[in-house]
Amino acid sequence: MEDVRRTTAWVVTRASHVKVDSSELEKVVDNIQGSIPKVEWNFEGIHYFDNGPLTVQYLFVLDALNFCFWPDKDLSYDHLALGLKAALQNDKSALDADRLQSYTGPELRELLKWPRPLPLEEERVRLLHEVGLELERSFKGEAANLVKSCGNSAVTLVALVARYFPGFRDHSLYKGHQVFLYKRAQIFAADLWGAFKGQGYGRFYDMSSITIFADYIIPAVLRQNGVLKYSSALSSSIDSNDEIAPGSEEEVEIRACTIHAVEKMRELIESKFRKQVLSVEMDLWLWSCGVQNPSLQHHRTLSIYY
Ligand SMILES: Nc1nc2c(c(CN[C@H]3C=C[C@H](O)[C@@H]3O)cn2[C@@H]2O[C@H](COP(=O)(O)O)[C@@H](O)[C@H]2O)c(=O)[nH]1
Repeated sequence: MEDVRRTTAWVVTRASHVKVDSSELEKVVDNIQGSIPKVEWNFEGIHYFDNGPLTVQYLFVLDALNFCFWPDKDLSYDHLALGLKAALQNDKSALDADRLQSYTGPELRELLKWPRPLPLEEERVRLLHEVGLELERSFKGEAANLVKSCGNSAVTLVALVARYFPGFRDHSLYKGHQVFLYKRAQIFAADLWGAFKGQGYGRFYDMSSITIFADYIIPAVLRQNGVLKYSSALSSSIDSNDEIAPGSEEEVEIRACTIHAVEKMRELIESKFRKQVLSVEMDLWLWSCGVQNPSLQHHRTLSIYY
């Protein structure tokens, strides 16, 4: 994930709408004395788990659709995780590669028991088809085979996912440069690691290479605790729920500064408190704080990436 670190750091040096406040960042690290509060993966108890390949299929489909819930104020990630879980419990073949290729929008809604069109529903259906088709063509229909082929490297897994599945190629152009963020591909590796507790399909020797997942919750948490500072124009846009265009300088700066700020926090914890932390652990902590605070104002971008 060197590309993610390098290119987001480059954005930070040129950013004009978002700044990382180093002294606030240091305060946050001091407040917790360098110890990240431990949050259990699946603390909400919403994910399917059977310790086998079907769990891998579930997590891959979940992360293929893990984006853009906010346009429907009643919808959240939990509905997706729970809906896919119930669908699998009801019918073990619901997420088979051939089935994934044939879902329509109304069928997906029915599967998730969601009473109205999902945000970006056509894209969700297209991505499901893409996942089903490519799993069938290259991995004998099973996401578990994709994971087996990464040689216990999370970095290789992210690279494979991005290579085979175009919908996971989360990147942007910023001032003419390509910036890599890879939120859903990285979260897939993290979800395997969390669900299988670092064993079996979740055993990776390089989890420390994964960065935080730049979604719309983590930036809101970092803004609230003062680590991210937004320009007054951007602040008022976000506070008045204006949409921020995907690929705009503002949007790329928000996501890149989020990744960079957490990398800096991690480095500070290591240098000041001599503790090793994973970005994934930082992510779980910050994300759980964010979703438990529904009054947090987050940026709104229509995107398939997060
Ligand atoms: N950075 C980061 N972003 C995450 C997740 C997760 C869920 N991960 C599961 C894995 C283990 C835990 O136990 C979680 O259950 C979802 N998201 C993002 O949040 C947003 C949804 O927000 P709301 O509309 O309020 O539901 C949306 O962009 C979604 O993509 C995460 O872990 N990290």
